[in-house]
Amino acid sequence: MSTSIALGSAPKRTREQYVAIDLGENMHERNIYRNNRPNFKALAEEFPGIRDFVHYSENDSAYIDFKNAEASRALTKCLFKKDFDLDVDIPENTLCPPIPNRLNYILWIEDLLSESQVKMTPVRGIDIGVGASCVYPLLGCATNKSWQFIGTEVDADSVKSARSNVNRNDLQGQITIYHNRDRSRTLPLDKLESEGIISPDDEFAFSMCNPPFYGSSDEIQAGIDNKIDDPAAICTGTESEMITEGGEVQFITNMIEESLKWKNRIKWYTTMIGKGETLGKIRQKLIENNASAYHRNEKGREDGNHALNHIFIQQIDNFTVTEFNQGRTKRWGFAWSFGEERVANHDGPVTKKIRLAQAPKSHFSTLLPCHAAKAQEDLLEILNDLDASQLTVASECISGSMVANTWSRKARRQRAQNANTAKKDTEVSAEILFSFRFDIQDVDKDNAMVIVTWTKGKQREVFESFWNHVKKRMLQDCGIIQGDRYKPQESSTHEN
Ligand SMILES: C[S@@+](CC[C@H](N)C(=O)[O-])C[C@H]1O[C@@H](n2cnc3c(N)ncnc32)[C@H](O)[C@@H]1O
Repeated sequence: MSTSIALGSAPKRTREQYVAIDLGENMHERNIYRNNRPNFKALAEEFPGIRDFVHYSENDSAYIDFKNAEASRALTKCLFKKDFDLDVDIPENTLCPPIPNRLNYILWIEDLLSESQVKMTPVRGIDIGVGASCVYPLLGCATNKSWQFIGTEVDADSVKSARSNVNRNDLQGQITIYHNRDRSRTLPLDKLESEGIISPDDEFAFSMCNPPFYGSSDEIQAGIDNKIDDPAAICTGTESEMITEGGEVQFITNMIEESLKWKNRIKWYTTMIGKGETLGKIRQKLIENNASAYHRNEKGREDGNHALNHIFIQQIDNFTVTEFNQGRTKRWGFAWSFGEERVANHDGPVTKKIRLAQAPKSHFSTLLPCHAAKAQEDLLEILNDLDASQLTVASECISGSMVANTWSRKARRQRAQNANTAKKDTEVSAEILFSFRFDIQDVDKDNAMVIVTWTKGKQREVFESFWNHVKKRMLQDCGIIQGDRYKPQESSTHEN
């Protein structure tokens, strides 16, 4: 049986008791709640279930008391129905999922998949710890008709409740709830296989998780006590929902370790992070893993054991982090992949926490003293000269791939010799080295900005040396290498 834990019992400041939801402008740009607070008056007229919880101030503005668990539940159920046509039951004393926040996470996954061009039909996802409401699979399937979910859960009561929410909405064809009886496992694909829920060649576009954040109830209370203000809303949650041994850092570490076994079988491993300080700790875990993978590789090399060498290449250097903003609560999203498709770093304001956790950037830029049209023409000529392949040219954008290093001094010497002896050019393999996208835009009437993004590939240093070569040639084409304002190398070009 789940035990419910009481939170927020240490008021330090007296605040207005009825706190409105602050649905800020920093939400995901496609979030339907961005700058769009629910109209409580209209909700009360349409949904009898919320009527008793809607109050009116002296100037007749409607509000609800977010510290009342019943009122929060009634609002969440209304929003599920009104905005997603979902009938959802949220048992008393279980976590009442704030829909705007949960939607932010779903939208970020949509972005990750489209940016990294994960193409799959159906799009299969795993939600680790669906909870009693089954919020992520329900929202995910309501907003993306081609999505399918396996939702795992350790708590027997939540499994029952999640299944009945799936059945109530006739989504059994899209959502399967799996009762994970081994709390120490986060990604039990082997168990799912042995129980016939998935087959050995099933691949997944993503996994997602809102892990229990805390290591103990003392930790939860300490979090509340350390806040200047009272929590704006009541937080209901069972022990299983809120607490896990070692807190979220340990939970996410377990996911990372298990992901090393499944690798590309899941394209993006993702998790929500509840505490800002966890971001740096998780990044540190990746660095430690990468360092020990490196040592194991080196050892394999020393031993001349190439098989060993191959097995131990398990570095995780393709990761990204984002921030979820919803009202006063901030959360973070962290994703890692064993694939080659790269995504740009978080494009919102970069806070210190994000900066500490994010991967080295995968885009670079330079400012050129010419119009975008000329910059694009010069760039295309350079790329053709370098034998770039799969070139696609659109307005203000060129994308393509390189299959060989054609820009290094050695490669250029070789090409010159080949030209002299009319020999075939450098041999190239069919596999691509990396892919890129250039965005070229006028910044003002005299200058254009060229931004290059590394979209695919494993070897960062190869991509960076390509960019340095292309940038140098573009600067030469603009005749500014000797100029006062610009120098051939970094020093006075406008880099960011
Ligand atoms: C914070 S709650 C999240 C519930 C829901 N996804 C949401 O966002 O509202 C975490 C959930 O993970 C479940 N859980 C904890 N450890 C788990 C594990 N190893 N595998 C699957 N679920 C787990 C808990 O029982 C709980 O329901």
